[in-house]
Amino acid sequence: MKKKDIILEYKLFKRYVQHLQLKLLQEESYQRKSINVKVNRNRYYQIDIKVNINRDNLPLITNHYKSIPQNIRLQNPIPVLLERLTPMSVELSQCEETEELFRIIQQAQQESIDKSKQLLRNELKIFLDYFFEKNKDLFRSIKDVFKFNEIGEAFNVSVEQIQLHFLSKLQGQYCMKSIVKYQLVRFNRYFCPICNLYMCSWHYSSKNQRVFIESEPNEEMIMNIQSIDNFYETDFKPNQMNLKESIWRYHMKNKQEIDIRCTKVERCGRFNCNNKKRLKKFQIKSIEQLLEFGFMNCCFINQILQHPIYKIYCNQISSIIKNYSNKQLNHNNKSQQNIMSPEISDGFDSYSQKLQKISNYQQQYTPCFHEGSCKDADCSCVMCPKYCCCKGKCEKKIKRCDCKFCGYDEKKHKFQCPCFNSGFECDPTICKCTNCNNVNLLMGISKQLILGKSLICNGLGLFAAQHFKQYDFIGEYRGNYLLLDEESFIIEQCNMLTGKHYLFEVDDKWQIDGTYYSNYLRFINHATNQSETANCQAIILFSEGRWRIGMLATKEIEVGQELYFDYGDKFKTKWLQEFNQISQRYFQSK
Ligand SMILES: C[S@@+](CC[C@H](N)C(=O)[O-])C[C@H]1O[C@@H](n2cnc3c(N)ncnc32)[C@H](O)[C@@H]1O
Repeated sequence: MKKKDIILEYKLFKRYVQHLQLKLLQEESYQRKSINVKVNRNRYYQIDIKVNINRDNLPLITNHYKSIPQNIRLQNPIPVLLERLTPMSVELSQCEETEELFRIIQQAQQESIDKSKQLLRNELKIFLDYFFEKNKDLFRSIKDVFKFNEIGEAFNVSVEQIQLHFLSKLQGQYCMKSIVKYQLVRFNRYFCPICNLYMCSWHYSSKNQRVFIESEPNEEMIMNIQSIDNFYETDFKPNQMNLKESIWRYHMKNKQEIDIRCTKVERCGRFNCNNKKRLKKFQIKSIEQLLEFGFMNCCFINQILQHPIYKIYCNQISSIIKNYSNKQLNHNNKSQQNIMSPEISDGFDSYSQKLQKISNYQQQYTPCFHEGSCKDADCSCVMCPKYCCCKGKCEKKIKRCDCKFCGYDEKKHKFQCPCFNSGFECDPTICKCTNCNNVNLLMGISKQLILGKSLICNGLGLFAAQHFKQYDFIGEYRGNYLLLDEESFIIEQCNMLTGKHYLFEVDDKWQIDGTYYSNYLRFINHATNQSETANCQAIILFSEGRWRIGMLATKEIEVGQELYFDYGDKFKTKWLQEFNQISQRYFQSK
């Protein structure tokens, strides 16, 4: 028999097999069927065709060749999927090869590839499974996975379809990465990206809060995952203080809602579903993290962990809540009791009073969280620090440094670090600098200082207890953040009584008040820069989500020398002259 005939016969046989496969698929209940095909013409062919269900509940056909023509062998050891891609992909062996034969084979291959592509359009998922399985080592990062325009073009499917499919298929770290990012987007809708506080109006204006708490996720979000590069990553754990506050706010805010929606954890009006599917490990871990927070409401947890592919239902969450160790539950219940009934536990303000108070405060910096890119949304940020949740490539995103040394370059007489020069402390989570001297506020660095009687005025003053080099960082001027409003006016009035003022203006809107909560640096007295007595300088740097004040030595300072910095024109005119007169009068009258 000629080789040409063998190939043609095999081609016929394949067509027959395909016909049978199609028949099987068309049957309504194709689940786990198998047929045995025997063809005996010039040669004897035997094949078992089995239909199984794959992970996505799709029919997966496997052909088990019991007799493969002697001189025809399949190119790939994974026959099933290769077959689907190139059913006629055959190789000749032990045969005489002629040009004509090659032409026929190539033609047959091309035809079968075209046919396969046609088939694959309908069975994209199976192909993608195979493709992913084969190439998964190549997918180093989630971004690489999304470079599948070529597949899209070849198979006439949208890239989104492929993305969605891969997202459901991604395993291990790739999968976790995308899921964690997705959850963080949701998490940031409810919790402040700076302080992790539920409904934080200190960092997020109440307008933002309402918008983002009410809006539900849409399919678009999942498609945008790869573009959300820069938002703040947190391990979901707030500090203890914020945790208590969060739970309290959450329960106060959602009291009514909880009553309506989830009176018992196992019953839920909104996500009522009897899905018995087991959750994935990372889902369970995320639920447990939220339980640790103290959020026992399955609807709430559900809202945070919702995912278009990794579906999660209240009944699944509730079963985990039930299994959550009794010890944990008791602990959380106890803390919730305290938080839930502030009226009984102490003299807390009522919720509305408290919220009112909070909404009177504004942070100097509010992370942006708007729809669309910063450019499109006309975002008000001058620059977007890492806490901003900008989508896509943000032109305003703060660029971080990769200096070899961040600090004062004594040879060039200037600060080299671009972060410092643009008013930012380096952020070790983003900057790539090696020897960083621009993280003093973050590290809480403070030189050794002594409080003593001032040499310049009647009150106290601050003295060096160690030798300072020029441009050494002395410490942070700490205090409460105040808006230049009524409250700072009242503090000013109080200060007038003593004649001592501890308000430090950060900008035309904000002050840091060292009257009540502060450190030794509030005792540094004033001296003008012109008088050359001043040996320190205040610098305002953005660090950890807010503008903070640091103090630098502008000269070498010996042990025992008093520290002075220039309070600025306002102090000289308004504070020193006018206010000191008033205070003097006040004390004289006593
Ligand atoms: C931030 S406090 C400094 C510590 C203050 N000396 C104390 O005993 O608490 C600022 C106040 O110190 C006083 N003060 C600071 N520098 C002064 C100066 N050069 N001359 C007079 N009084 C000064 C003023 O009363 C001012 O309101």
